[in-house]
Amino acid sequence: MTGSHRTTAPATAPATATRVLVLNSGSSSVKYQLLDMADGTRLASGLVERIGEGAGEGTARMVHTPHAGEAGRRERGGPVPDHAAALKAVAEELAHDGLGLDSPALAAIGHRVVHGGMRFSAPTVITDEVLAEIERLVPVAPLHNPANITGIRTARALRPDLTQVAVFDTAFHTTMPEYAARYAIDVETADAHRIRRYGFHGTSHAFVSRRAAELLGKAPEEVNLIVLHLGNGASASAVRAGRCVDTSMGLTPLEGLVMGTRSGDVDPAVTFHLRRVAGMSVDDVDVLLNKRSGLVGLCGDNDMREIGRRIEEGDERARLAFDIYVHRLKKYIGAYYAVLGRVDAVVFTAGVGENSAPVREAAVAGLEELGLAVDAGLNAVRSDAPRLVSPARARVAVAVVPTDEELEIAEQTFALVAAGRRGGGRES
Ligand SMILES: Nc1ncnc2c1ncn2[C@@H]1O[C@H](COP(=O)(O)OP(=O)(O)O)[C@@H](O)[C@H]1O
Ligand SMILES: CC(=O)OP(=O)(O)O
Ligand SMILES: [Mg+2]
Repeated sequence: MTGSHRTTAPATAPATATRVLVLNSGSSSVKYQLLDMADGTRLASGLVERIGEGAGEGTARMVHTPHAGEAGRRERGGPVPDHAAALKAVAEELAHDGLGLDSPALAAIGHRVVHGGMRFSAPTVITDEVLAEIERLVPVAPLHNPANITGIRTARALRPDLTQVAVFDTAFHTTMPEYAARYAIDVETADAHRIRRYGFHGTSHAFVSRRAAELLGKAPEEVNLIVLHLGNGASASAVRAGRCVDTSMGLTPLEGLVMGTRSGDVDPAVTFHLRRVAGMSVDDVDVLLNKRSGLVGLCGDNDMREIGRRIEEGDERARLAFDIYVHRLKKYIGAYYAVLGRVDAVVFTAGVGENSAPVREAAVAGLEELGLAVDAGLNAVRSDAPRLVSPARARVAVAVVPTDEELEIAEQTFALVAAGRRGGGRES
């Protein structure tokens, strides 16, 4: 948007360098992929999870998959106290296969950054000044931006000469009209503190929107979509002709849908009430709503697989948690149907959206009048491919489209590097 950040990368790697390492640092995990953008091959991928848990007791787990595939998969356990240690482990695993960070074939490192505030609406080369801005946004993404920053700092220390690019979760949502982005609170107060709805998971919403259009055999500009990203964090977006016009997350990734550990929408007065009546501090309420709510707060489990098992055993709390989750989802489908006026497809993605047939079925149950339904047989099929699960000739398609935030980040990162090589290294 505004600001003086570079919009293309300086040419720091040789023109033959075509590899991009993507780091997606979450609150307690790092997902990574090394891709060769010359032909789109994935050279390695992996995950370090439970970072910082039970430090010293070795509860963290790392799974690294070299390009040889599942057969070459390596796992290691042991303590991983923080994100810096996690990234060092990633660098070691890559080096083991001759794909170390010192490789001249590496063109750039792309980082998922969750909050980009008002300023960043496009992938951005990370300078000291850009990093300072990402740090300034920590209070509005306390679970996410600190991990992203550690990822950036560690990667920069390992390869100071290499272009590092930030790809923001908020970027795709910067097209929201003002009436969708602005809260109905005092304008001066809101503006002074940059309080507005930013939206998150945008990299996924953007990637999935394009893939869904492809699945429908149309250009992104020709379709209106409701995209439901249902992972640990979860968000819905209304996408008109390839552009986001509304999304369920707001100032922070707390608003909207019921999530694994986050409440999503609640009356903000819950906070005042807990403060006044239960004597809880603001930080206590923050922890309550972000970490002890959602599915885990309702039934003790945040994994939809476990909740499904418990429901089959007749567990009432698990059943109620599922029903609350689905009720909220259905309300957002209805709301975004109204926002868009005409909907071509409702698209499910991320861990729950891609894998939970019961959630998809329940979310559209009873919406036949809106042209929405799933075909039980198609919905039950397990597959990694984008697919339709609605009945043939349905007025509105229901689709499952696997997301790949890392691939999208790699593509956006490499596009910036390639533009820099073409001599476009302009400052905006
Ligand atoms: N086979 C499955 N059936 C139902 N839910 C699943 C399945 N696999 C994963 N999930 C759900 O997906 C969640 C993780 O989603 P994911 O998109 O990987 O999360 P994140 O990227 O936010 O960590 C799990 O917590 C679980 O609830
Ligand atoms: C923004 C957000 O909620 O991300 P995640 O789903 O990775 O927690
Ligand atoms: Mg995710």
